[in-house]
Amino acid sequence: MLTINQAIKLNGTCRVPGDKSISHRAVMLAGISEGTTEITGFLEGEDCLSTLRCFQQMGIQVVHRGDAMVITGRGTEGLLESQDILDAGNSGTTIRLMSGILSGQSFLSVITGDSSLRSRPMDRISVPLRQMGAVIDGREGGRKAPLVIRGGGLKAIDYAMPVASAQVKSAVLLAGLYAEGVTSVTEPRASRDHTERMLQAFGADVRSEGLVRSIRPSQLKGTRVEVPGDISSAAFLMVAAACLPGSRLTLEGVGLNPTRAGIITVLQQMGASIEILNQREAGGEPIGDIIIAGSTLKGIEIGEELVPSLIDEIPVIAVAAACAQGETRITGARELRVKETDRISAMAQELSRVGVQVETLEDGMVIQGPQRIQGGTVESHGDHRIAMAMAVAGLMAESPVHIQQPECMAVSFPGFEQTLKQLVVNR
Ligand SMILES: O=C(O)C1=C[C@@H](OP(=O)(O)O)[C@@H](O)[C@H](O)C1
Ligand SMILES: C=C(OP(=O)(O)O)C(=O)O
Repeated sequence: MLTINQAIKLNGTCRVPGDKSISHRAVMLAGISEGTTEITGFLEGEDCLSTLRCFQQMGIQVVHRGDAMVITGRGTEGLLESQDILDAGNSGTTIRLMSGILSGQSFLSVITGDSSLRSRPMDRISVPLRQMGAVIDGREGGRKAPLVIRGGGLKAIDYAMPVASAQVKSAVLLAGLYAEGVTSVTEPRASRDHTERMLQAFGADVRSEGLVRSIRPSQLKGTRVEVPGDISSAAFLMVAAACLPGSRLTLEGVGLNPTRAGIITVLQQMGASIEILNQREAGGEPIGDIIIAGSTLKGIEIGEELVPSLIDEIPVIAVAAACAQGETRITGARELRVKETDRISAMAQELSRVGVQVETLEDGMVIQGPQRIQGGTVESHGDHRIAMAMAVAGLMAESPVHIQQPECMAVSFPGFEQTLKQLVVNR
């Protein structure tokens, strides 16, 4: 159980852990490239460690040299058949992106995960990967993990994605590395583009035009990857600082990729004061320092155009909405229902336990603010984003908020509790 007490404000400077999406991709591309890749800033969170273990099971060598993790790749064709089931743990990114790579391998793979992951939809990747020629089976005819994949002999497809999902786009592009011809994917809206940027850095022939991404079979060459701070982790601290007048927080070296940075736009529209300093590029990704000060926020509308750029931040945005003056309406976010938990109903349920009323919509939620946040005991549902969003609610609550099953925070933000302790000024 984690207890969070009311805070007066957040003050100080810190670095959030490495970006989860980029850390996964760095291990995967390093594993299938020629030569060595040096990764700095790798997120040692549970999800990325699942990816690392899966690749080690397929013969990838990993050593630590100073601050860096050095991976010796086996080339696109060199992975070894795993002797046992691959375990993606709690990580959708691991199972979906790896399925793309495994579809290119002529050996058999079985990949599964924890009970949350086994309940999430996998047909979104098994459908296009089968069209490319992979043989995929699994529970409910391949709609749920465990998945059984026998890959090899792929051919290119042009795939129009039914949902804006970077995981689906990435799975198809990674399989495209192994497919005869030019594989292309078209998204309904732009999702995060870390895969495209990193494939390019590893030397792949990948192109973007509007919402279409295409790739040809390519050999990858190991490189250096500097992983920026994760803006999705920064978001918890940003919301806490934005809601507590008198706060002043500096977050150094955070990834600012426009396909991920919707939280900055939203907090600015809500009236938060945000400054970005030291903007630069690291490993093909824009990064910078975020300085955020507390103020009185106001409610806003968040629609489907912005949602892909802040999908994982919506639980904590709901907390900001409860503190803001007026109505916040979030729509076009049906995808929240198929994350680690159904994040629309989980947030409504847990916020109601601390006295905050949320109207749920099929594809979002409506929150009238400001509402008093009372203390109480809440459940994480085993979902890291719910646990940390409720911790932020605790900072604004009149009496302590106790969070049950807080260990899941280590999925994306190891050290979250210590980071809060370092920044929070209590009464
Ligand atoms: O590609 C990625 O690294 C991710 C994509 C998003 O999922 P979807 O692709 O399902 O939208 C996001 O929610 C997840 O946390 C990470
Ligand atoms: C949805 C998330 O991750 P994944 O899909 O990789 O489990 C997340 O980190 O919020």
